[in-house]
Amino acid sequence: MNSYKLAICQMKTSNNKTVNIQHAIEMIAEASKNGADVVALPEMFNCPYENRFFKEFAEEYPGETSKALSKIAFDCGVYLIGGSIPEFEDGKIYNTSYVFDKSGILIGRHRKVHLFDIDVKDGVSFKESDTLSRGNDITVIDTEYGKIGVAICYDVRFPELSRLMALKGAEIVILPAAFNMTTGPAHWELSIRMRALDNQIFFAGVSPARDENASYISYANSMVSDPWGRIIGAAGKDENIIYVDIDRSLIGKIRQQLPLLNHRRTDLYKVGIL
Ligand SMILES: O=C(O)CCC(=O)C(=O)O
Repeated sequence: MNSYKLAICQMKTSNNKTVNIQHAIEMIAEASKNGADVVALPEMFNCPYENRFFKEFAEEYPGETSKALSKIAFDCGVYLIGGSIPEFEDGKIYNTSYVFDKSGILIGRHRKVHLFDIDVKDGVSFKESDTLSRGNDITVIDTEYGKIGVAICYDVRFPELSRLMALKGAEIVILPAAFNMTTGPAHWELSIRMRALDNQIFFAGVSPARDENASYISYANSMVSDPWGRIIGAAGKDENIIYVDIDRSLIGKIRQQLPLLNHRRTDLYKVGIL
């Protein structure tokens, strides 16, 4: 398939896990009705983004949330990048994204590899490592629409990770995320467009809708960049679904004209394991 329709669900989250799951299911069903082939949810879509909730909302695989995601992927016949949820395993909690194919089979699982431990003067402070453990895998998943890389939020800030996904063949990176009102306006769009541009891939950031009453306010502004660094879909701050047509042939065309990956000086420097 040379092109496909990607739906980005910029959903509102609440303090009620069951309500959040049901709401995600409704948005996925709506996206599918509108022709989406691949649907993506935001980071921690079943849980408020706060350390004290991660433990309470965490679940093992398979659990309430992952079962519901698998079923709706099957019912709608879509690939589903299931945002992320707090996942419990062997006494640890991870920030985990499950990916299901059109039959509802789990085909990938990304555990956030860079934990968000920051303290910005007069701005945002957060320490995920108070509750979460980090994953150790680079996640690139085979689909009928080509390889899809998955990373989570703060992972976008580490260019080596996106580069490694691109070198492993990812044509798009989907990033469930929840930037905030300090770093969002400063760095969100810039990061998405740069990771797209420096790897000449599509890059999609998927955020929760903004809730001014939440203790951690999401910047929202889900958006998708094409491999030229152009924004081809943007959601603003409120709850909505945006749709973008991903024309995979654009990657080859741009890389032919501007062969950045071929021009790397791998005799001078190397990135990671490739
Ligand atoms: O990198 C940032 O500024 C935001 C990261 C974040 O909110 C997260 O990793 O959950």
